[in-house]
Parts: sequence; structure tokens; C-alpha cells
Amino acid sequence: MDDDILEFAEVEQPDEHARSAAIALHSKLIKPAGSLGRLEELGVWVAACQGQSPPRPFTRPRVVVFAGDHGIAAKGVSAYPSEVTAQLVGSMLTGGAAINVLAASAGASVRVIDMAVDSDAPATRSIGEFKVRRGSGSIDVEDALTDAEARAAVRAGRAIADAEVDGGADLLIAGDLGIGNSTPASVLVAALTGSEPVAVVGRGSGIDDNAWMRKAAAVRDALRRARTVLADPVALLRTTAGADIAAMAGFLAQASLRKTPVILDGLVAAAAALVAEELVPGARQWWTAGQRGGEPAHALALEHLDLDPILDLDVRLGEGTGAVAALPLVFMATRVLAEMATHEQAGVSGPLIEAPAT
Ligand SMILES: Cc1cc2ncn([C@H]3O[C@H](COP(=O)(O)O)[C@@H](O)[C@H]3O)c2cc1C
Ligand SMILES: O=C(O)c1cccnc1
Repeated sequence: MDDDILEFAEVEQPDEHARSAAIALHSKLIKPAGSLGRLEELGVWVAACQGQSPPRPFTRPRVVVFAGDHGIAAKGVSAYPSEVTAQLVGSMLTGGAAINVLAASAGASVRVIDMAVDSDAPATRSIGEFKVRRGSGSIDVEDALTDAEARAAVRAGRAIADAEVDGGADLLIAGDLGIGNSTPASVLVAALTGSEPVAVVGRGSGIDDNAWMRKAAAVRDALRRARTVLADPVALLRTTAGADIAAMAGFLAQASLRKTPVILDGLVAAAAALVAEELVPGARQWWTAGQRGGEPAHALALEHLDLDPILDLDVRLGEGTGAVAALPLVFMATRVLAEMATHEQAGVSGPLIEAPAT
């Protein structure tokens, strides 16, 4: 077998028996039918992913941040210089970044992976096991990666998901870090949802009107190149993504094959998820969307994936923050099914009339 060919098995869907059992269990708990609203649906999704009802409370939720620089940043599409990526990696390793604080607060641990940071700073060496290159090609005029680099990055993402699941992770979140990354992410969303550049270009890290126009031109030019390889997800990653986003796509695809639920974060994770769904059709059943952020392309991607975000917080940072913000609600939804008393157990009378079927 040519081991350079990326092969994905067919994804299994979350367990229908566990889903039905969780829905039935909800109707027995001491609350009016459906009264916990979306929390009920979330708990049912967790039960289906785990293949058991009641579901187990999560013990090792894990955030993996994929860091990389982007050649397109040199075209003035970000509010910040590329050196911020390596600096932020350092902050994540010492615990001062937003994701560290939010994850600690929610009870998740964080791992940082340097896929393509444009630096050889000592701080990044320990996390550079999977590093594919420094930066990426400027996607308005050239491919982000070579074919071999794109494949290596997807493979790395898969290996990282495998290692996390084998290490006991029972819920995964993919975070992004990389100045300029909202540009390739927007191109991927436009390419895979059939959207026009103006519909996907947002303010990223906080760009002004002039930078917005440069970003729109970059997205237009990159999209023209991306549209020639739409049918081939790895070629699309090579042309348009970068090693960080390619690894993220491999990670999200592999999580579904390992039957491990995922909370999606913002624009960049959603763009990687669109590609992962192309790599492994049906993978999206293993994902829920943490929140709707401020980027227009994020909303387009979630719509395309038919995922209804849990929160609407206008978080537009990335790093996994929007997903981690939803984590406490996923925990609650799981524990409701695992720990609430039934009418029978509590000696609490049921309803006078059957609840209407919903
Ligand atoms: C201090 C800082 C921390 C961040 N953490 C995530 N991002 C996010 O914003 C950047 C993408 O936006 P753009 O495409 O406009 O550059 C990426 O680094 C992304 O991870 C950050 C950005 C900054 C400036
Ligand atoms: O929505 C996101 O994830 C996002 C938006 C801007 C910059 N970085 C990430």
C-alpha cells in the first residue's frame, strides 16, 4: 500500500439506541417534559456519542491549539504582525493566554502544537514534534503548502487525536493560533459553501477599512485558486489552508472516527470542520458548535454543517475560547441525565396529561 495516500474509514454515526434511551430517560426525570430545553438535546447527543444512557460525566476534556503562521499576513490582512504568533505560543505555555484561563475555569487542560510557527524560538521546540514548516505560501498567488506538507499536516492532526483519545481524552476541542489565519479560513468557507468574498470577509483581529479591502482582495484571489481544486479536500488544504488548519481538519476527522465528541470553536475551527466533513462525510454528527462568533464566515460554515451554536457570545478570538465557554453547559447537560432523580425514585407524581409529542 502506498502509505502516502490518506485513507479514512467510513464514520459510524452516534448510537441510536443510546439516543432513544436518553430521550426516554429525560421523560422520567422530575421536571416537566422538555423543560430543560436545549440542555436536554445536548445531553441526548452526549449519550449517543458515548453509546450509553445515562452518559458518563466527562473526566478529561482536552483543548489542542494548532499554531501556525501564514504567508498572506505579509499582505497586510491582519491588525497584528506575524511575530505575535510565536509570542502567544509562549504565553500559552506559561498559562497567560485567554484559552489557559477559560480552560482552567471550565476544568479542561490545554496542549499547544507548533505546526508552522515562523520562529525557532526555544519556547516552541518542545511542542514542535509535528512541525511541518515555518509559515505558508501567500495563498493569493501560490499554494500554502506542498502536497507532501499538506498530507503530513493532516496525518499529524490524526495522530494527535489518536494520542489524545488513547490518553483518556473524552471530549476534544481544537483551538487555532496564527496571525493571518482568518484569511485562509474565510477562503475555505467561501470555497466550500459557494459564497462570494464579500460575504465571508470579517474584521479578524480587528482590522480597519483599508486592511479589510486588502483582505477582501486576498480572499478573492485565493478563492479563484481554491475553486480549481474544490473536489479534492487535501488539494484544497494544500492550496488554501496552511499546516495548522490542515492538522486541525485531520484532528476533527479523526475524532469522529474515534467516536469522541468535539465542541467546535470559532471561524478557524469551523473552516477546518468543513474540510473534515469533506474528508469524512458524516463526521459532523460527532461535533456540536460551542458558539456563534462575530465573523460572517463562521455563521456560514455552521449553517452549512447544520450545527446550531449553543451560545451566542460574539466571541471572535479563536484559541478554542468559544468552545470552552460552552463546556460547562455540556457538563451540566450530561450530569442532568446521569444524576437527576426519576419520578419513581423521588416519589414525585407525574403529569396529569401526557406531554404533546415534540
Ligand atoms: C494577541 C492575540 C491573541 C490571539 N489569539 C487568537 N488570535 C486569533 O487572531 C488571529 C487571526 O486574526 P487575523 O486573521 O486578523 O490575524 C489569530 O492569531 C487567531 O488565532 C489572536 C490574535 C491576537 C492579536
Ligand atoms: O472566530 C474565530 O475563531 C476567529 C476570528 C478572528 C480571528 N481569529 C479567530
